[in-house]
Amino acid sequence: MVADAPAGPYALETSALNVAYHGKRALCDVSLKVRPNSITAIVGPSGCGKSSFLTALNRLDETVPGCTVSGNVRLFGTSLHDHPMPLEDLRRRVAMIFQRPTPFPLSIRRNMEIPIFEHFGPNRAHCAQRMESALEAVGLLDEVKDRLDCNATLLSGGQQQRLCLARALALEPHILLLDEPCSALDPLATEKVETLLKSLKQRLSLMLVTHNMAQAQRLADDMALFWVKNGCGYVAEAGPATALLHTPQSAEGRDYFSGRLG
Ligand SMILES: Nc1ncnc2c1ncn2[C@@H]1O[C@H](COP(=O)(O)OP(=O)(O)OP(=O)(O)O)[C@@H](O)[C@H]1O
Repeated sequence: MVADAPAGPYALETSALNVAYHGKRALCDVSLKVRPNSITAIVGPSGCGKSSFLTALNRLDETVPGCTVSGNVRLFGTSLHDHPMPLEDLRRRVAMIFQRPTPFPLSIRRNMEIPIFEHFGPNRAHCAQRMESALEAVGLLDEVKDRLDCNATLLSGGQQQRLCLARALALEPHILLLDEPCSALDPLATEKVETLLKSLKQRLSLMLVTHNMAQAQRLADDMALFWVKNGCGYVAEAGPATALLHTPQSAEGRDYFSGRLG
């Protein structure tokens, strides 16, 4: 856990979270708890609201036309409803990584410098140190140290995704939201990212949306199975990953994990 993460029983907790698009509910009453220093896999069939859930957690929904969110989110015990924090502060603490890598079409160095300067001020020595340690953490430093001024879009897909992870990590997030982060990567790049995600548990909590059950099994400590009924997504079952995978208690879990539905 990072130094300025306040102590609390859960890294993140949602209560009765609802998401609607143009007044039509897409996600209903999601109450979930995420343990510190854990990986929680969010799984479920297409359209059950997994991405909508993640975007509600760092208020990315505010950029989506017609999207409304209600309910509460607690970050290390502090209610974001009762104690709203500036958006940029929230996004630093609750960072998000997408399916397709999203480097800025600028140099590798600028990709790292822009957010670091923005959050910590324009101190070049501090920035260089922070950039180096984040690139090192994602195993990219040796691969890019001689071409920091090359355009980031020239990196391979896997390297771009690790650069995006380094860019987020440089700001010391407490929670990392990952929306199918490996689905655009080949198996070798996927293995590198998975190894990295496992190692990141020492410093933060991760929430990973994945359709890949083998990946969920490899990475997840906890799991939440989302489902959809009458157009509204909900949590069918949540708990330790091994319990859900091997002895699901819900009808949805039995159908999904046996491969019969979803
Ligand atoms: N911007 C939007 N406008 C209107 N409806 C939306 C929007 N985004 C998502 N939805 C609807 O909300 C529901 C949940 O979508 P969401 O993308 O969160 O599901 P998902 O579980 O992440 O799906 P997938 O696994 O296919 O990515 C779907 O019915 C979807 O059509």
